[in-house]
Amino acid sequence: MTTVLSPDELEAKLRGVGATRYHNLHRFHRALHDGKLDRTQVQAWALNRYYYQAQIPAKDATLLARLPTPELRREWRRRIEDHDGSAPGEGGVARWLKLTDGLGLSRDYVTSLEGLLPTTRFAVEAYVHFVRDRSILEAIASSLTELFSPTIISERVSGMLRHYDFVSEETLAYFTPRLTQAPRDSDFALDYVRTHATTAEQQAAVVAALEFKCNVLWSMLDALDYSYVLGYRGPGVFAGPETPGAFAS
Ligand SMILES: O=C(O)c1cc(C(=O)O)c2c(n1)C(=O)C(=O)c1cc(C(=O)O)[nH]c1-2
Repeated sequence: MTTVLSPDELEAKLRGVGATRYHNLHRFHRALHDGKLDRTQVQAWALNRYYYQAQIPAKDATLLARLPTPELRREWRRRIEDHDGSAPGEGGVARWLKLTDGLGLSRDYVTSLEGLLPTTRFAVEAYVHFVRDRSILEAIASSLTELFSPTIISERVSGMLRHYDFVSEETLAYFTPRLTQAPRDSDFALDYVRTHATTAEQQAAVVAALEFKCNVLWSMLDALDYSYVLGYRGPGVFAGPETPGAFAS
């Protein structure tokens, strides 16, 4: 017989998923933060991660359309504003492009998605489709990786500034607002999940949703590691200095 967990037990289980599966544990992130990567490898990370950032407001918009109350829609609308801003040049996606600018990549090349790894595209699309197709509870639970992101962001910013002379505080400015936005967003999502996942089936579904999302993030790093650290790069993807059109002149 499956037992129903208390809200605290459910939260502990969700935090356990983060402790064992979040992408801070991936060896590519450890290499990134410890200064073990070269400029091309850091560029490949920022270029591929751009697609994740760019699709986050699209996934939030698919959920927004299904939310039943003004309170929930207001909460989710704010996430879209955080990413898209309210004017050109504002918001998280624009700030991510400052990071790719700072690494010398051409904006046209980054936003064309031409050099993206196929796995990045599949993983990000899987996340958008999951949020579109699953229950509201599972969709909200899948955002709970953000419970664990402030720690990795702090490690990343201090590690990258210490180790890479081609990275500056200004180019990493994307991450500063995330340190307050992510806890605010994940507190709301956690409270929603604690309140609404009341049956054993719902609780199993929210844990599975968080595991799924950890797999999305993990597989993106697997692909970067395979292609740019182990060197098994497939055709057509970003190939460092010899990539036509990849660099700002
Ligand atoms: O830097 C990171 O490691 C990291 C992780 C995550 C995450 O855990 O999904 C997000 C972000 N950053 C982020 O910047 C962001 O805007 C974001 C939105 C979401 C989401 O699922 O809605 N996750 C994340």
